[in-house]
Amino acid sequence: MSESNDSKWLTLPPEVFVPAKKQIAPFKHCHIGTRSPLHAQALIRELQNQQITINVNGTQIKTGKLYLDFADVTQRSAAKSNRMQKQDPSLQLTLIGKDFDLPGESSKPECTSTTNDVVVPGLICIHDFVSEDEEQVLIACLTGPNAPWAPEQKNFSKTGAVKRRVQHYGYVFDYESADVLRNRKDEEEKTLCPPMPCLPGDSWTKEMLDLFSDNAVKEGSGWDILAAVVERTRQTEFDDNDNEASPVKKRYPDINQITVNEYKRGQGIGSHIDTESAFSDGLISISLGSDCVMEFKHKDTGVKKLVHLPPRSLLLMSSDARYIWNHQIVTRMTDCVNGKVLPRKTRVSLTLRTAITLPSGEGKNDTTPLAKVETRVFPPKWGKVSESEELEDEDISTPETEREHVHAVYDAIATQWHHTRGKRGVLWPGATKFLKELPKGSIVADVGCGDGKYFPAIWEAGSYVIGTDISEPLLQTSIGACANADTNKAGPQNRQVSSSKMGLNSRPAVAVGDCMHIPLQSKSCDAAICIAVMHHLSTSSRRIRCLKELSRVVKKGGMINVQAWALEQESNSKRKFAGTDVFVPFNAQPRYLNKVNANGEKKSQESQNIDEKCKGVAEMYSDAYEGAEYDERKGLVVFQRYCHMYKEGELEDLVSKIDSLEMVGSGFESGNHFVILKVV
Ligand SMILES: O=C(O)CCC(=O)C(=O)O
Ligand SMILES: [Fe+2]
Repeated sequence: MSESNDSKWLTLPPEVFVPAKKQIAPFKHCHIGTRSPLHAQALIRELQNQQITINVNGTQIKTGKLYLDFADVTQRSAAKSNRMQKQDPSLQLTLIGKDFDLPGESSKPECTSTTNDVVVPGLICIHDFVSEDEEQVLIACLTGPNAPWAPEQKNFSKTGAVKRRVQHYGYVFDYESADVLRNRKDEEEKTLCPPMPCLPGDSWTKEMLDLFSDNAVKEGSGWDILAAVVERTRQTEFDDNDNEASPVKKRYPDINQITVNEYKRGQGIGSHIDTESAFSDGLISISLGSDCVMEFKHKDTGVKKLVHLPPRSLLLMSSDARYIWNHQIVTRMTDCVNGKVLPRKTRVSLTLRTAITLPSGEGKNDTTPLAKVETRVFPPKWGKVSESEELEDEDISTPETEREHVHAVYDAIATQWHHTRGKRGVLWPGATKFLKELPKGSIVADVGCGDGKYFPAIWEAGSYVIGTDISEPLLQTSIGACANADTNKAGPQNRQVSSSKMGLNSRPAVAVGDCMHIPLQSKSCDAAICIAVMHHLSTSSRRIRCLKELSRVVKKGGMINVQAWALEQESNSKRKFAGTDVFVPFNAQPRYLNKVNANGEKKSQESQNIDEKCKGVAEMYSDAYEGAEYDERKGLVVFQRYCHMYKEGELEDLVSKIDSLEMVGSGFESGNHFVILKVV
């Protein structure tokens, strides 16, 4: 350790391992053991681009400038670490230092930002093939709750489970046989696969395509954009850089298969050449959401070339690049492009390929494309489409998406939610107007009342409230906060209730309940409100059921106000939704979070403290909640809330399906669509 770095090591004592046979300088790779991911992150911050001296078995070795990279323990390095950890089994190998150079020399991971400098014949990279707007909407739909993630059993390769999530369209790529499943009609579920998204007709000019895509962006219709991107790719004319003398351009009009890969930060794909008998020449990869570096390695000479793929770019691998160079995305958290360290984000890639018929005997080089199986019926589904639409309409069970991305999230964030919402008394004026116009003495059901932010307004209007919500922790905040907050004149205006209206109301009647089964008797209420609830319901059958339940609990002639988030936001709104079904992040401060262990159970303060020392907050929450991630830079836990954004007229359409409801009014306010209904 050099003198100047001593203090760093004192606070963050890593242990450095160099494979035994390489314990003489110079060495290129070495693993640094750290005790937690947070240590690893801190080490990267402290030591990136620094030179250090390492003590290897008593020998001091000075490194060149480090390029440090935080990586998951891969199977190989785990095995290696087991061998090396014999001296200290508690060590975790989480850091990989790359490109240790000769002492004094700086490390320059080779990477080119354009493929022009890379001599891999047949490789072409087109920047900005997809626009930023298209990218946003595409990602929202491809990673959103309606995307057809391939069932798990299809994601096993010979070497184990494929960690990244994948979707296939057109034909399934089976990782176990490394082949495309050609028999789409096979009754076996394995081959059933969503068709390729496509545009109607076959006379799309570039202008028409751009216009179509612009509209799809405005409508948040990611599936239409996917169809437009497929068509744009099929029409693209690529230079034949393999044959410079030839002015001939190459096109891939028969593309009939897409694989969507979702790489979380740190994930990659092993070195491979796509199965030659499965796909013809011309593999296309479109990158969304993140930069990444793809490594190409010549299968005979072992020569490596690193290619930077910026987000929104298209990469074509044809001829040599397709057949004699392996490609790979190394598992790591950052890439280094021309000396600049680029942290990886979640990357979604679209691999567009032409699946071919099986080479039959003689015709070994047969590259006849399989039939294009295309549809405009989206969102696409895996498996057999239910024969009875009606049956499907009746299914109101809670989908996994809502369980994980609505219910679990609100349970976890209840305290902070109340602090920043109900306590501040931010109410929609339309809803308070609705409440004021009800006859005095009305019993109002507040369905999905959350932290009870409308309770004071209901009392102040001279009515009584019964609140129901599926989140018990949220309901707890509604009870606990009412009595004092509402007599406290220092609080926000919307939370004040005149003493004449208080009475027993200082403790509201609340019940834990699902809006699919409101825990109230039929016709027991004079009116109901259901605010910011329906945008968390992920199927139309559940949305209809919610409206039916509202109409059931309200007496004939009673009024209902329903509000839900709108896809169309005002131009000055800080909210902009990329699609109709999206995840909306909620940044939670760890100090407010209801502490949990990995099974989602609450913990005692004492055991919690011990745990927190051993395990980062990040890990605790990502174990307990699907989809929660720790943002180390901001010190926040980011939850993803599922939301369905309503298009103009959509609420009205749902209401028209229910005979007992009459539309009295509708409109838009503060980013929400609302309807006023009368029970008839
Ligand atoms: O993610 C990428 O860009 C490449 C994916 C790939 O190589 C494959 O799916 O075969
Ligand atoms: Fe590939």
